[in-house]
Amino acid sequence: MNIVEIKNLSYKYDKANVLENINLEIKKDDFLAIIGPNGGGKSTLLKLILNLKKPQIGTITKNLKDDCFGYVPQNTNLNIDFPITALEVVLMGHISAKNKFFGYSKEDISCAMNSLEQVGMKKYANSKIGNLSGGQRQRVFIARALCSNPQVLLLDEPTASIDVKGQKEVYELLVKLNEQMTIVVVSHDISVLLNYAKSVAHINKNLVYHKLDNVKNNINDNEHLCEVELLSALGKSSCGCSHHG
Ligand SMILES: Nc1ncnc2c1ncn2[C@@H]1O[C@H](COP(=O)(O)OP(=O)(O)OP(=O)(O)O)[C@@H](O)[C@H]1O
Repeated sequence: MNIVEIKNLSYKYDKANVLENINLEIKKDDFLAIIGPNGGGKSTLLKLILNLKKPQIGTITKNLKDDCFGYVPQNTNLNIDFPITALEVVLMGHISAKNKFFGYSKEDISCAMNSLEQVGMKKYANSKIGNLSGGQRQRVFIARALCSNPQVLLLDEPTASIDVKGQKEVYELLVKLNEQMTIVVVSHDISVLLNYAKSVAHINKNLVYHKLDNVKNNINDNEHLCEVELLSALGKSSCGCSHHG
């Protein structure tokens, strides 16, 4: 089943298209990595999928309601010096309409604790968010997105500025969550993604989609690939992006 079907989508902020004639089907249970150079249009595509922006040309058809999509944004805009606990951060994603003006219900709290448990952070529920490592903090933000029981989880650069160990933990968590939900992740960590994603969409104004099974078979586990090498392994020789070494 296709969860999202994007047809002939183009989008511009000013004069030039940042996305041009995009076609993409996101299948249920996929773990899709969206990669590409800075300014290539990755975040814009995510926002279009999430209805935060409207397509100007083309269509996006979703076969699930909007509240089935969970979102972990790139910049959480949370001041980590603010004395708020992990549990409180998760609860911020979980204000039930009924109790909006009267704090959180017991159900909200127990649901938030379940989300923290899902990401392996239950024992840190009462820790101040500023005292957690980058990877732990990101797992708390993922827990916040899990509060609404999403069937699809979209994450924008979830491992930016996290150390290697923390990145691995976040990706391993996403693989676990992928047993229950579809994962769409925007990332620059190409070689890391190869170990976790099932498919990849490379965006640089245009989009090229690849399933990763064939590629993985041709690459050693320890081989480090930059973007150009990966795209070459995927069978796409010219990509117009720079080699970062
Ligand atoms: N609100 C906006 N107004 C005008 N231009 C914008 C706006 N948001 C993004 N852009 C431009 O659109 C292009 C695509 O931006 P987008 O953030 O989607 O790229 P990206 O691939 O996510 O980049 P990065 O990897 O740096 O996060 C960029 O040239 C960016 O400067």
